[in-house]
Amino acid sequence: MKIRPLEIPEVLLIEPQRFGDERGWFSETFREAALAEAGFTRRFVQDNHSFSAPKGTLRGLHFQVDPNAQDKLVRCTRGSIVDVAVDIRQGSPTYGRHVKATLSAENGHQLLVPIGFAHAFVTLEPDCEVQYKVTGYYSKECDRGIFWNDPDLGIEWPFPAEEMTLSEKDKNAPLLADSAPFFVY
Ligand SMILES: Cc1cn([C@H]2C[C@H](O)[C@@H](COP(=O)(O)OP(=O)(O)O[C@H]3O[C@@H](C)C(=O)[C@@H](O)[C@H]3O)O2)c(=O)[nH]c1=O
Repeated sequence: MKIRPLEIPEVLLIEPQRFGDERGWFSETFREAALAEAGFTRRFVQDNHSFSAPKGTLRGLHFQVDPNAQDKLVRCTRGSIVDVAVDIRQGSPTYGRHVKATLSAENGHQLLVPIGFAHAFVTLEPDCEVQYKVTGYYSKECDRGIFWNDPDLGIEWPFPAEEMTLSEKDKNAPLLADSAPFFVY
């Protein structure tokens, strides 16, 4: 399992090893000790699984605030996605910046999106499944969003807005600049 920090070093890209043979392959998809060695020691308490039918489904930008803030360990188990993590920690040297990774059933890569980051993904093909572990329980009261196409964030999405499918909640999310600070660095 290869784990490396991305341009915003708190976000980790995990590349699990696959052992192939004539049957197919085997892979460890979560190894606590490997993450601990990379500096991540919080405990995952919930596993999530979503299915998105249309290509260009965008879910995000989402996060939960305390007391139910969440780290997320994200992977795509069917199809492929672009996964995005935005630093929203007030005072962080990388505040407002983001990193991206292509996660697919084929490459098996995972993204560790830590507390203090907003998370979104867009599906690159029809019928994508995304599975992720989180370190805090879901809480409707703690659930927050930032507008996916906030111009201050400058995220380049793979499709134009009219080709994306979003929830009503996500279409109407506030801009980062209009939101009170959620996390302090
Ligand atoms: C996220 C979540 C939702 N739900 C419920 C609430 C709602 O009725 C339904 C759909 O919720 P949402 O529209 O918020 O689902 P979705 O837009 O897929 O939300 C997810 O997006 C990605 C990008 C993330 O990072 C996740 O943390 C989560 O926010 O599922 C739970 O019961 N538990 C959960 O953990």
